[in-house]
Amino acid sequence: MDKTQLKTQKFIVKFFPEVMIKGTKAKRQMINQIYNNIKSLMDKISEDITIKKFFDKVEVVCAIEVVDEVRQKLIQTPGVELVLEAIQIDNVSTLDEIKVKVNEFMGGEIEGKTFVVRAKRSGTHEFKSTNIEQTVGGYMLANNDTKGVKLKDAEVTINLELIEKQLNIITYRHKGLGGFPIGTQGSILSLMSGGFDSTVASYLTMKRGVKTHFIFFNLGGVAHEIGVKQVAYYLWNKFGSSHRVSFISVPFEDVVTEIFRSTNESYMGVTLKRLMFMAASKIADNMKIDAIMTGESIAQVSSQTLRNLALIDQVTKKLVLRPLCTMNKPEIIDIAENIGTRRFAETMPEYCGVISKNPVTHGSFDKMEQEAKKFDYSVLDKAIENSKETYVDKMVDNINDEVGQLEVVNDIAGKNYTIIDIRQGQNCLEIADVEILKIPFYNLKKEFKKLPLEKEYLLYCDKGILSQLHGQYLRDSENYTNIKVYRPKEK
Ligand SMILES: Nc1ncnc2c1ncn2[C@@H]1O[C@H](COP(=O)(O)OP(=O)(O)OP(=O)(O)O)[C@@H](O)[C@H]1O
Repeated sequence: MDKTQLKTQKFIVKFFPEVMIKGTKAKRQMINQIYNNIKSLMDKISEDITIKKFFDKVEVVCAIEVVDEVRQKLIQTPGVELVLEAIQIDNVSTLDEIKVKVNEFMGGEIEGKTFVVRAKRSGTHEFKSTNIEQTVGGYMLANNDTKGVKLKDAEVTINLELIEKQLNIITYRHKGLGGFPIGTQGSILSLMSGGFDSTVASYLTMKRGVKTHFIFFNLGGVAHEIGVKQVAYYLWNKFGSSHRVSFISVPFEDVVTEIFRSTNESYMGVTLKRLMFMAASKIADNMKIDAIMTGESIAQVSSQTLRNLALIDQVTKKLVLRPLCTMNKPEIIDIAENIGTRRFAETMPEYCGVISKNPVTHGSFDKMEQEAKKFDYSVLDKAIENSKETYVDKMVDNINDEVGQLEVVNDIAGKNYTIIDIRQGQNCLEIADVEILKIPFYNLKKEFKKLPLEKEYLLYCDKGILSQLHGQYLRDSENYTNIKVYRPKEK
């Protein structure tokens, strides 16, 4: 048998080193949490996936059909350092059995190549790890047409783990996300404007094990809200979907109007942030959350000087985290690129600019106090009262209530639709006799304009959620009426 004939795949999940150096109690709690998180994520993929917990790893075994999805989820789970793919062989006790089994599965991999065997062993055996390496190496060399054994820089490394009588042949190693499991570090409320900074900041707290809820202040524009919801959903789905989190939307148009009425122009930007902080703190209180977070970074814009950040922090007793405070923009953009949020950020509509004309860079505490007195806080109270909380996993249903859902088409037989596959970086969907265009979501706004208006378009993505959001965005910002969502019935 070779490995292409296997019907199941085993993954060995190793924990982040900082988890492993904790005291016994904290370590046990974290490992339980990683296990629970993985279980909840795997259950969503298939109920037939088995998960076993050990003191230093979790093992996951899944059917080959879902292997790509499982691998991807494990790599993106906070707290996971390494994901190994392994072939498990039970009841091997002699070197002869090991060498034959390893050769059976891995012989094909070393044809025409240099190779080396590396082994680790735990349990009671009559031989050492080096005996495994030498015996297996010698046997494979004699039985395959290779370029020989090379101890350093071999083209193929065959990694073996023998645990008592269980042999694992490690076929792939993937670097995990690291960090701590979500659920071990409490919750935070992330002020989310959808640009590079707040999305990267949110990713960093998720990765550090903090349950990250989102709050968005709508300064005017359905398109901005939909854009922020898209990226919040993307982040949650990718890195945090083991836990349910909220998205809170606060209507801030009237607050902005009141700022224009009451506040000196140079203090408008700082005032807006202070009002966002006041609202976020109050909402965090209701949610029993101790900390709020922004994507601010020292000196990036005028409201982000140390003095102005200090003026902003005056209005809250909450712990304020600014994970990006000392990062440079290129570093932030690199992270956004790696986690896939760059394209969202680049297409996010900007609204904040409207109130940052001639901003003060070193505001005065006294002057700020005077300015703050002129504001009518009943407007802020009203905005908080009218805020809407939605679970991120239920968000699409809720956007639908507010702005009207695009029709979802399950069956295209006999219809003349053009499908647009909006997924990024995947092969284009293929259906016989149907016109299918590949336009990644970040190019959609630009490219959709160029398409013939008389046709009917169906947007397609993995779960029907991003296509619903993007379709609504096009409809509401550009007034298109010829867009629906394609969601084929699951087989
Ligand atoms: N409309 C908003 N809703 C929620 N939070 C906001 C909003 N506008 C700004 N913030 C928060 O304030 C921070 C600083 O905002 P600012 O507009 O000064 O910078 P930015 O570079 O546009 O931020 P980003 O890249 O995150 O969009 C943001 O990172 C975000 O945390």
